[in-house]
Amino acid sequence: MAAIQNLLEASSLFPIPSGLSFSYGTAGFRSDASVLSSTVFRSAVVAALRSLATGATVGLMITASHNPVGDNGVKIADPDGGMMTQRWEPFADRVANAPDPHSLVQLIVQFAEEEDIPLGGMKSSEILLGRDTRPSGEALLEAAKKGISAVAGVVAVDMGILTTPQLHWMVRSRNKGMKASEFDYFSQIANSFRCLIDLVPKELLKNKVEGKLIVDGANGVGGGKLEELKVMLTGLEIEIRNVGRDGGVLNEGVGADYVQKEKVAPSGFGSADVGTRCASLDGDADRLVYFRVLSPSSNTIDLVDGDKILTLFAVFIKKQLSILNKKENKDIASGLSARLGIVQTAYANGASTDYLKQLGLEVVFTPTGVKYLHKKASEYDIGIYFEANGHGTVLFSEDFISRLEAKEKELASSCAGSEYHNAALRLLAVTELINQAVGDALSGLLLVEAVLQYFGWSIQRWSELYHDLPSRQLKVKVADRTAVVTANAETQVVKPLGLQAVIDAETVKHSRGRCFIRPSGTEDIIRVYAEASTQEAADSLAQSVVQHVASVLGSGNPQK
Ligand SMILES: CC(=O)N[C@H]1[C@@H](OP(=O)(O)O)O[C@H](CO)[C@@H](O)[C@@H]1O
Ligand SMILES: [Mg+2]
Repeated sequence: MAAIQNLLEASSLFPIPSGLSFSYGTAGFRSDASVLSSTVFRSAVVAALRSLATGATVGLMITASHNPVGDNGVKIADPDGGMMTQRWEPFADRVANAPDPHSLVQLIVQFAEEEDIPLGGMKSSEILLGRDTRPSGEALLEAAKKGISAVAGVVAVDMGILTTPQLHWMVRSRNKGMKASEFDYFSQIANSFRCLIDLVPKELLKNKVEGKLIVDGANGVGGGKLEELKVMLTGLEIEIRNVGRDGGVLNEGVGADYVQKEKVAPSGFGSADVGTRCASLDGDADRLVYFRVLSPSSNTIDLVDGDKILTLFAVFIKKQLSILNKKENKDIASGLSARLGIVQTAYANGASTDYLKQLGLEVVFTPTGVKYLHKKASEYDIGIYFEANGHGTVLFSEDFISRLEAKEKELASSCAGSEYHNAALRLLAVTELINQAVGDALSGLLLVEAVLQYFGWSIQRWSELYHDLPSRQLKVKVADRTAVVTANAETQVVKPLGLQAVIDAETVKHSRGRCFIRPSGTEDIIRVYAEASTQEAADSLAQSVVQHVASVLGSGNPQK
């Protein structure tokens, strides 16, 4: 059959490097860019099969996010704009590791039969391709195009250099039959931002948030995209640094991952910025953290991380819901019920969880990895999820959006311009602004800015919502990280037996102590996280658990 012959011939142009094995982890395949062309070619074949299987547009993004510039990676976006279904991950692994074209094609034919995927070109579909600014991206994109054209009936649409969330947004929009170009993306978020700014209560305008925002673009794709978006924005002054020109290297001493892990200002920020509201994007602009430089003589910062962004969004949304549901609201027959859920991982600072619970919010935990958080958040009318490292978004159920739209119409006719009507309009604007497919640093940044203006809060006021408990995160190299098995959203060690009891015994020695370990999904290490009422106690708790882990699982030196 011609389709099989095509696949065989095309895949023989991309032999797999010997001695390496690839795994579709939390963030797709990632590796040194020089060994990735077969993986990208084959991932494109998987994406093509996925689009034939679903009869919908699928996305393929070439990026290695916050990893060094010499790395690259590839991940697939499902028709709803989220990550590729976990059910297909083992197949993607087998495809990436098939030793030769014949076994690859055999694997594909068998899978296509099992999943009832038509291979002969009877059906047609499209894949949207995107890549970040990595120099290796161009050649890898060509490999992806070859992979797509090797599958009959599927066409590649090259969307150019994009942030990861832009590509996910486009896939989602395309499948909903909505406009899906980059201009549409920028227009939608710029318009909904303007709408939120126009709805800032007049009496609060006197508290106008002072000064500009300075953004660190990680020398990646996000800085340039923000420059394009900036010209469409009103009501916000932004200065963008580390846009990748002037010799800056992607993710080197810059970016959200660096700022959050090292808790220092990125390169290009210094004494002149003390006190100013600053934000940092990661290399593909799906993570966002804020910070404030504390002193002219050092690069220490007050870090405003994903937990605090989540908290800010939660406080704002809760406020709008409570306005809509005010008892004395005579203008409407009934309020607007909403199940609001907050989703965190065990890495969320305990002070954030306490604060959110004190507000009466429902907080649930999932394992690390946005695919878990996203899924959980989608079970609510409004689900807000964030990893401490700054990846997260706010999801609205279709049912809630249609009830909200109906409520807005009702209020527009009974009491247009009232606080109730404005609260409904604000929530509607948030559903348009915040990316419904994945965490998105650009749309997240605009929502943070709109909410700060709404409350009239400086970054310092925001940061003081609660005080983070001191924490310490360490890594331990062990012989086999899969020896650690966890339960309860990774907070309890089930295997090796007895290790949890040792961790508990260490933890109770410290006031407000909390500690857990888990195998990393992206590195060959065990991560140890500890929290306590003082930095010394958090450090000492983490250190002692590292020692126990090393002695139980084989030696290794703690690494920061
Ligand atoms: C502690 C930490 O930050 N872990 C990160 C990291 O996963 P690990 O499984 O911990 O290596 O990379 C993931 C993908 O980017 C991200 O989702 C996650 O939050
Ligand atoms: Mg990223």
